[in-house]
Amino acid sequence: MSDTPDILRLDRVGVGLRTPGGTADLLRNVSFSVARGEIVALAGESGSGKSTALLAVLRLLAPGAQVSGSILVDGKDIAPLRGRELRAFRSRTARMVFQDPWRALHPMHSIGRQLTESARAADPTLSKEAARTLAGDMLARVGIPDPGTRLRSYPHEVSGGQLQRIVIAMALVASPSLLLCDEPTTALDVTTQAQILELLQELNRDLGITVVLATHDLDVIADIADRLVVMYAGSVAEEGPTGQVMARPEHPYTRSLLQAAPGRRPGERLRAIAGRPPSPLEVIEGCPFAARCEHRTSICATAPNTTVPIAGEPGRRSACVRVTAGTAPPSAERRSG
Ligand SMILES: Nc1ncnc2c1ncn2[C@@H]1O[C@H](COP(=O)(O)OP(=O)(O)OP(=O)(O)O)[C@@H](O)[C@H]1O
Repeated sequence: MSDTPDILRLDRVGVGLRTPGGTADLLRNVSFSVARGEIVALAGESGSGKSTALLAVLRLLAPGAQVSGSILVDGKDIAPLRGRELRAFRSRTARMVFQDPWRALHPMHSIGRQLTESARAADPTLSKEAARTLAGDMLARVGIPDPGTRLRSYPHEVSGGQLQRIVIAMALVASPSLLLCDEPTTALDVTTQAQILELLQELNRDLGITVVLATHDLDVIADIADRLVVMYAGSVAEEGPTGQVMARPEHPYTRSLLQAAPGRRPGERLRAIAGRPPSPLEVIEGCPFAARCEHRTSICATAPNTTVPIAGEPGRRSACVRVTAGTAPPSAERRSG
């Protein structure tokens, strides 16, 4: 993918929020990039910073959030965007699909109106008729039967799975370069979850749309994500091609996460990770996972909290200083440890 320009690049991004208890570090030194046309999954436990990373890309963080580092979308720094430019960026370039489709749609407005408005916000030169035609086409594209009738429906008349398809169509009418999905299937039943993931994969393949997907469920993304970015305590623990990371995790946290995932490794006993992740209010020195890591050594206390390439593993990076310093045994041996 090195010849494909990155559509998204986060470089040492920090997000701090002043709270009554002190400054909460929601993201700490987060760097990763997404190439055009990829499906990249952000995976990690609840509270690891996945949603914050997506919200930071759309500049939708809570008021007062302090963002450091840089976020480039299509090579452009999004920090200076204001007013009309920011609205255009959010309506055209990068669109978000949230967990709960009911909250994404206005209950009192017809589906047709909401899709048409979304299309015209992205392209104000579109006539109402053209926008409605586009809306119908997109409903058909995301697998909604009888789109003409659906355009006249209201959200409460539609099932959760259909509604999430409609929310995806609402993003697609804008022809965005980047689709950010925050746990898009968590609120849905298992069969519908699989269908929505299949749809995202189809849209990626057929329309070339880049998808960044946040999930705490590794089973969800195993089959569809090209690359995996594993997050822990607001930081990136490791990243790489999904199959490789899942088969040969190079960070002890990823290994624990995989061992804790039900059904991922048949026959392997389910092991909860001992301890709790640090709170965003904690000042972290060295590796954020060290306190829970059964392999920690003295170097972990001063490890820089950043991923570096893993020697001999193209496209893979790890923040584990034992891996990157070459003092850890190969991953196959560590897996049995
Ligand atoms: N507005 C806020 N004020 C204070 N803390 C916040 C705020 N938003 C998020 N946090 C904290 O920031 C951390 C990261 O949250 P975030 O929602 O990004 O994680 P996540 O990995 O997406 O988790 P989940 O899957 O539960 O959404 C959590 O500890 C959360 O409690």
